[in-house]
Amino acid sequence: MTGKNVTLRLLDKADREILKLPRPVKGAIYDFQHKFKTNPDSAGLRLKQLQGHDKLYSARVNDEYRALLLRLADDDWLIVSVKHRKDVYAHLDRLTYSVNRVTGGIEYVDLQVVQEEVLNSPVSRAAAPAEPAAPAEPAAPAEPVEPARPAEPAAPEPLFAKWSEQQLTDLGVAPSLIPVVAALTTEDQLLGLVEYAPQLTGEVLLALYDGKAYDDVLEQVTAPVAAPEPVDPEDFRAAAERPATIVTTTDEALREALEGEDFGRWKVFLHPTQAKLVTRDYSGPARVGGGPGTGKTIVALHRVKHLVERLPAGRNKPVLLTTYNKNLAADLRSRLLALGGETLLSRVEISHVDQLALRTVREAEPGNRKRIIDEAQAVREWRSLLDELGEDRWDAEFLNDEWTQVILGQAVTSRTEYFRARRAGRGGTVTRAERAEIWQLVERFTQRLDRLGVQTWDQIAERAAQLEVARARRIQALDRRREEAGGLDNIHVADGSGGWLRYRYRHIVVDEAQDLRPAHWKMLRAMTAPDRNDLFLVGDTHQRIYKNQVTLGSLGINIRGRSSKLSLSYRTTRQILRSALTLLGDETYDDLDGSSETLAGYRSVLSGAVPDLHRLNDWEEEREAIAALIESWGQMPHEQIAIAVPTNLMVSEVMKTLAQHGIRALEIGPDGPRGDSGVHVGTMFRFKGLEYQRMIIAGVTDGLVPRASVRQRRTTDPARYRTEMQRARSLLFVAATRARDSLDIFWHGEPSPFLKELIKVRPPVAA
Ligand SMILES: Nc1ncnc2c1ncn2[C@@H]1O[C@H](COP(=O)(O)OP(=O)(O)OP(=O)(O)O)[C@@H](O)[C@H]1O
Repeated sequence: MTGKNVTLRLLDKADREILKLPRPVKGAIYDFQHKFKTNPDSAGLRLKQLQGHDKLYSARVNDEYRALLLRLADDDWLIVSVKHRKDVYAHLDRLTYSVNRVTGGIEYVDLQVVQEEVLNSPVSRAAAPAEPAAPAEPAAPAEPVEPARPAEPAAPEPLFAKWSEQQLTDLGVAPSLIPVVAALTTEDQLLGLVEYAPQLTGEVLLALYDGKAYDDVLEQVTAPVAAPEPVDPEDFRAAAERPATIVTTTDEALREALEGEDFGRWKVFLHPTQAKLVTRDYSGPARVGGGPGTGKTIVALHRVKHLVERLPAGRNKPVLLTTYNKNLAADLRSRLLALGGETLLSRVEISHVDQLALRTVREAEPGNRKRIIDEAQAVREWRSLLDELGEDRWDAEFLNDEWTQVILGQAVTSRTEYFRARRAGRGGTVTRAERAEIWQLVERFTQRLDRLGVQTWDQIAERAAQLEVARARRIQALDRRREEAGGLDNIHVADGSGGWLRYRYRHIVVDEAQDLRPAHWKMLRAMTAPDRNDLFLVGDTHQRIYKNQVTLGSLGINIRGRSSKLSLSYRTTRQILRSALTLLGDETYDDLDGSSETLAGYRSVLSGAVPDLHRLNDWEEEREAIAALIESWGQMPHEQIAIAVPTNLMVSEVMKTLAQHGIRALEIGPDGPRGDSGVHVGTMFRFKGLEYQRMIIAGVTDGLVPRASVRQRRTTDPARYRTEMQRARSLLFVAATRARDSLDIFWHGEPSPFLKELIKVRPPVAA
């Protein structure tokens, strides 16, 4: 019998349980869900209500396994667990499900499993926090225990005794777990519980355990996932639709979830805060911030999918997905393919911003075949010019920055405009007479580039922005004429008004937004009509490693009121995250729009070892120690290991040492890793957007991180010193937050000043 319109969803966490089952059982589950959707009442499925539960049912997967399902409505079912037959009926009274009153999401808890796996777990560590010396110290939740008589050690103090049942419930802890929470006395037990508990319960407990104040947890962890409307705890159907019920429904997703090992959970199970951002209808440009690994790229990809699903049918590509460089664009393409296949890709243009700019310029100026030079080459040209002129009052890098950031950055086209131009963020005052001199030098410089037949990426971006802005103006003028003429038909296309002219894209999604140049923003703004859901930007200013600080509002991109933040890291452990945060020091960071932004609430529910610090005597010893460390890791796939160093020369030297030890290595070039297998080695700049199981950062020595030239500016150019120090910190922060499971930091001689706080709490392991 077919034709029934049955919805079958899978609750997250049930999928984790399923992943652990033997392969044939997974196959059986796939067949089961297919049969179930065709007809839940077919005899073979033996669907029956469980005793004592009005919504919980069991159905037969195979001889041994049973699926437990919640009936949300007549033909709407949710798989909450797949268990061995004998484990289902023995403890019926221990299966609990409810609608969380805070989030409005459905939560399922098997108290029997929790009891066995959590409270009876071996207690290997005492109730004390794992890292007694760490900076964001896990607050001992309870008052210090009275010293007990030596013969009779005091019973371990419960971890959460400090908070009342009501307080925990208000934070969103699942009520059925409150007695279990009250009994937790060790970190191992807590981590065990987090594994089985509903998402919010786990996040709340870890945040409290890590020493966060109650009100901060309420504001940073609970409030972002609280249901906006009053929750009816009996309405499971409504609950299933809320983002707090993390489920999948589609056949394809279910199949992938069952296929196992390589299954990307990110494709299917979004965190409620992520899901909200993906599906929201924005009245204009929107921005998503958040620390490393919080899934900003994942949100950008899902957003693209969401936007494409709402497009009218067609063959064109009205959605642009763009990012900082070629390597990252290639990565976005492969992840988008994984998320939505060729059908999705066929509606999306994926290009990095410089490529877009170059295409725009070449389209308008087909004869322009100038060679493109990078920033380092441009600075060298400045130096040659200054040498030739015998000019020693100006510094080549300063002039290049002034040219790119003030003159090109603000599209300054005349000396008079330059006299009036704002130099925000540039530091130091430049007098009118000095501006006159700079202007003259800039003119000579651009003539020199013209003569050499070269152009810089900054020039291309600026030219592209001008062209696109002019194009947008023509479109707007045309729109006005259409309106005045009472419709398109009344316009004569042949009159040169360009009746064909359209905005290039309907929606633009930008990843790594913190590093785009002002000209890029002007170009992107002009490529899409100011409309609902026009621009969606994700990025983290703590990870800005280039000079391009912008105020989006001044570039015509108004994100006010449409800015949000993700704060749960899916990549790295709590231990690595905490250490990485110390690298940022007390710097302040912007929100891309002239105000400041912090990483408050940034957290992880993953746990692992604390990072190791290694102090060596010289660079050669450092390289040998790295090789030895990698050898000690045995047979793990080497592509999961990366080494980040400060300079290109150090990349080659590390590769050489690894080769001497018979360890294959490959360099990460501007277009990504060059080759297939081996340990990835690159300068810190190359690691933007990537992630590795084991991350090594080497050469974190004073004079290298930051470079000595930066520190020299302390007195000569304090404003520039500050911005360069901040970028150098961010670079180290980016490198450290690429790590999933382990982080090892090496240096020789004096450590980088950025390591100061970290060394205080974590003394180096080798000398
Ligand atoms: N909902 C999710 N479920 C499972 N995994 C997720 C989820 N969201 C993100 N991840 C995983 O977390 C990791 C980091 O995600 P992503 O690269 O999107 O973070 P990001 O915020 O863009 O990081 P960065 O700022 O460092 O570039 C990836 O491995 C991704 O697959």
